Amino acid sequence: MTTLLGCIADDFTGATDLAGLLARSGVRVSLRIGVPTEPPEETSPFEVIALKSRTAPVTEAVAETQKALEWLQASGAKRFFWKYCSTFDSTAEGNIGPVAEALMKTLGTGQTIYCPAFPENGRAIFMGYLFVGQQPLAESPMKDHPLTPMRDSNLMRLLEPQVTRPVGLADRLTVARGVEALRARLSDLQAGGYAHVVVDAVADDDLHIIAEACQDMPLMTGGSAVAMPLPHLYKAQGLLPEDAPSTPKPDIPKQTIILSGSCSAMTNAQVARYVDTGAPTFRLDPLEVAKTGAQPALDWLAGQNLTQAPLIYATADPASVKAAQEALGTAKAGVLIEDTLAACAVAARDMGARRVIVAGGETSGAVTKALGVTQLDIGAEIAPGVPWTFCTSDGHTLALTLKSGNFGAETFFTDAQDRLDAA
Ligand SMILES: Nc1ncnc2c1ncn2[C@@H]1O[C@H](COP(=O)(O)OP(=O)(O)OP(=O)(O)O)[C@@H](O)[C@H]1O
Ligand SMILES: O=C(O)[C@@H](O)C(=O)CO
Repeated sequence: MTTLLGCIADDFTGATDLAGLLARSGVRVSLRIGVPTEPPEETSPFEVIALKSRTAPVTEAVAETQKALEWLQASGAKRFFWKYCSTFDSTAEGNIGPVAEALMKTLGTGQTIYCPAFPENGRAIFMGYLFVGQQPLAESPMKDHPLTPMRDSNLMRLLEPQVTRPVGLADRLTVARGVEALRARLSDLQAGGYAHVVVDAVADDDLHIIAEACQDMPLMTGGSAVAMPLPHLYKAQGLLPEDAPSTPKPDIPKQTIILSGSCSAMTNAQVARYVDTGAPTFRLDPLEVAKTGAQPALDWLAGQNLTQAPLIYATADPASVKAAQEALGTAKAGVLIEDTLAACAVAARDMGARRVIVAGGETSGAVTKALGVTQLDIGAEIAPGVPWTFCTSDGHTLALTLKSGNFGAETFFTDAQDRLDAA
């Protein structure tokens, strides 16, 4: 069917996060890995294109996003959503602002909103300040992010150097007064020349108000949560049939592989918890991998029973990561691990793994690429923002989940397995 909302995400785990929240409504959501090379044929009402543009040079990120926009326009979409991280991961150069401005220009629209709030995962915005749990963004672990350290919590100040036109705020007091009050505020700001408007939200009710007030904007931007009410709003407008079919769930054999390259605090806790279950696990040390390559991990994997869901992980505490980065260089350490986990994914699939659980955005990019995955259908949600997806790899149907570093409960790796069986 014609696409109603065309979404572009700046990383892979962010794309599955958005697709998962949209799919909560029961509508069919398709996720494409990169801009499809073929023109759209069979499309879903909600299409998400996953890019790997969060930390790419600005011109590259803008060019890729424009290509994605063209594909989504060709699939019939007239409204668009630009998805970035709920912790507003970006630098003074971009890419959140420059991409938004380029999309606005192409779409001929004079205003968009910025709302990375995701209350279920502890991201809230008040008076333009972003909080992660109870901490302001710049006091949260995001202050030490290796690529996009977030050293200011004020979203207007973060956005201003990234854009050419004025940045305004629609604060929580306005949002709490409802849809009409928010529309009036946006309209006043537009009359004053404010093209970019940060919108406060601390709870899901705020997101409903924001989505309703902004549903007809050609472009909305934000984290995944502000897009979540859109399918219901489109149904209410009669744009989407009440019974729009959701993705059928294929039967997937139990053979499982778990690959973790995320080093976030949450993934460290999740790996530790999984090691404690007694499941088979193999730790990758980048310094060893630099000497031996992927072979020891592949040899270990070859001896595993995949029904026991073995885990291969490079997840390590900040001091070990720093030591590896100092010895090898940050990029080289990252690529060595990503390549090794990607090789393990392919080997596991060839051994019969049909359930693949991946932790980390960059890691997910490397694994999906190696598996040759180009399209994902969205299934049941394991944790807020982390759905199971279904895809084809080398002629096999796989269940694949891509977990953002910070998402999921400590029991995520067992939760994921249980959820697929329960769905
Ligand atoms: N022990 C390690 N030492 C150095 N680098 C590592 C180590 N383990 C993993 N890495 C690299 O760290 C990076 C982790 O990034 P990734 O995006 O996968 O996780 P994340 O940042 O936690 O996830 P997200 O982007 O979803 O928040 C990858 O490039 C990975 O290869
Ligand atoms: O919004 C988030 O926090 C995630 O979807 C994400 O973008 C992780 O990289």
